[in-house]
Amino acid sequence: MMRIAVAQFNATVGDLTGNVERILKCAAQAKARGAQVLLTPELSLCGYPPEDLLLRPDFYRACHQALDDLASRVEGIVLVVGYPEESDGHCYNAAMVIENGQKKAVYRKIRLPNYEVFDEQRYFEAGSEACVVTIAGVRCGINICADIWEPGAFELACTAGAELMLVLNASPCHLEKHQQRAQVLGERIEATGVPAVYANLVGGQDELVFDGASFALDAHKVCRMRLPQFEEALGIVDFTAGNLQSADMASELSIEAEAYQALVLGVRDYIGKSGFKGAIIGLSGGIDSALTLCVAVDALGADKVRAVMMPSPYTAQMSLDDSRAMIQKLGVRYDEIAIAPAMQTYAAMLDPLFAGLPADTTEENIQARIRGNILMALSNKTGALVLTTGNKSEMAVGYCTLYGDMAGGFAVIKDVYKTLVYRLSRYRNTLCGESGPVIPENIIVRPPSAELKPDQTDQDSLPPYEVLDAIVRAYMEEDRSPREIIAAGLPEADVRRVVRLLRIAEYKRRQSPVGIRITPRGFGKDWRYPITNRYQDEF
Ligand SMILES: Nc1ncnc2c1ncn2[C@@H]1O[C@H](COP(=O)(O)OP(=O)(O)OC[C@H]2O[C@@H]([n+]3cccc(C(=O)O)c3)[C@H](O)[C@@H]2O)[C@@H](O)[C@H]1O
Ligand SMILES: Nc1ncnc2c1ncn2[C@@H]1O[C@H](COP(=O)(O)OP(=O)(O)OP(=O)(O)O)[C@@H](O)[C@H]1O
Ligand SMILES: NC(=O)CC[C@H](N)C(=O)O
Repeated sequence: MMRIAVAQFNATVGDLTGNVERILKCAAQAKARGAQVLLTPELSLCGYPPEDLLLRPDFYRACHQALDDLASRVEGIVLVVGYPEESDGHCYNAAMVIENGQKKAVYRKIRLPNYEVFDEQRYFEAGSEACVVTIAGVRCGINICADIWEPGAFELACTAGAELMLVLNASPCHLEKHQQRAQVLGERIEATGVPAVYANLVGGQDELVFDGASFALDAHKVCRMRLPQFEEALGIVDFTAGNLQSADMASELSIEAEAYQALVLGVRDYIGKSGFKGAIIGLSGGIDSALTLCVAVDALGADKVRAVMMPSPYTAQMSLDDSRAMIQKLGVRYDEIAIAPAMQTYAAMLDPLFAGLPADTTEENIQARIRGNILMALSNKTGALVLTTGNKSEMAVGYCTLYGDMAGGFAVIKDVYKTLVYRLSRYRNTLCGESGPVIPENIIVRPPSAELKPDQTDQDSLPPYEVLDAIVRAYMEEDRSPREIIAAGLPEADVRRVVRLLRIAEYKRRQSPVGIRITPRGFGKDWRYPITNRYQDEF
């Protein structure tokens, strides 16, 4: 029998010393539980993705030093560790097998992903050889992440004699991605009859959230181990006579729980790993800032979060009441700062220049910019980061103000459609138990409004959110043309309007803060449209 420990841990990009200590801690725990081998995630030594750090020769030197340090300190267990390898000017995404302080074998990733959020061909050359290494009498093949997503590398190792595959991964989550991972790994197992253990990274890194959910599939594709999502864990799986066994079987999350926990971990790690003292949120009495506030409190604790309500003459009393009710439940610091004096001052200053011109979105945007200014001043003074509250539906159609409500450091729900914002708000309220819902029902049921002019609602200028979200998803995530979207049954006038707005808002999105990706395509690294663009869509 061979006992394998799976280290699903939260590496920080560039924190080589910290990551070495984290791996050594996992190795000590694994040894204590009788494991002969510890499998870590892809590039676990340096964190993933290191992006253009990988263009620096000194980064490779530091990684190699950290690897030597790790190798000299780990004992009594075989370690499989992911690291960036430089050899005679050639760079690889590699995994090293270390036994008794010695480098026993190296595997170089064969399939380098260059799609979605991945740019590995910018940095690495592809390996070409299988790596099969005998550990505790078992012939183990090594693969790294994208290797398993197509036929080739997995089968190569099996042909070279592997009877068990160890797979190192840095697979960021989008909703239900773990099912896709099990599907593709299942295809490799179907073709070879060789079982596999899959170790995934956990933690937030800029726009990406790695969800862990490491797992093992036996030779019949039956899941024998599943670790939880969004938390560190050390899994133990035994390999005996071709079979896998484990007591670690985490239950699966609902879509709402998965999305919510991804947001919480994304915020916690962005703020924590970047060293901010806390978070500041403009609380409007609307659902977007209400949900963002809940996420921030769950990520950081109420003592690290403050909410600021900045009423204008257009703010409904209900917005103030709902904001106050909410913060009483959450226990965060709360301040109210009326912005009417600043609005009047701006109006007086601009009056000579605007004389004779009608009021329009200019005045509305000034309100949003006054609020953005106040929040940024609080950030400067306190060292806390401003979290912005725009959702994916709004980011798609540019329904947000540059340097106004877009001012801030991290966009928590940037990849959450408005329809999902509602579901997540209801979901968060179900977690409240006897104390009753945190987000007042009124916030959930009232029609969304920017409250930038009298009696304004979002639906005055946009189609219903169900329709808007369906159009955006089809155009933006699925690359459907407007003609195809209309043929699928969505109203032509809405499709024309939404696609036009989506196209002209590119400049705005390019200036928006980075934010958490939870769908197969977010407005981040995997959306790179030209801003200056005369392409005519197919209608
Ligand atoms: N191609 C381009 N490249 C670079 N910059 C470009 C540009 N096109 C315009 N611009 C600049 O951008 C400006 C227009 O953008 P911006 O100033 O943001 O203003 P704009 O998009 O005109 O107005 C903001 C919109 O967002 C809505 N809003 C605001 C706040 C909150 C909410 C909400 O419910 O959450 C909704 C509001 O009702 C309005 O429809 C132009 O005046 C110009 O300076
Ligand atoms: N009165 C206000 N006090 C504090 N912040 C505000 C206020 N009004 C707007 N904001 C900030 O600007 C963001 C955009 O608000 P707005 O009401 O225009 O649109 P929204 O997308 O409907 O958001 P929400 O659902 O949170 O109201 C809010 O989420 C909030 O962070
Ligand atoms: N790091 C990788 O190679 C990731 C590739 C793969 N498609 C995934 O998302 O899991």
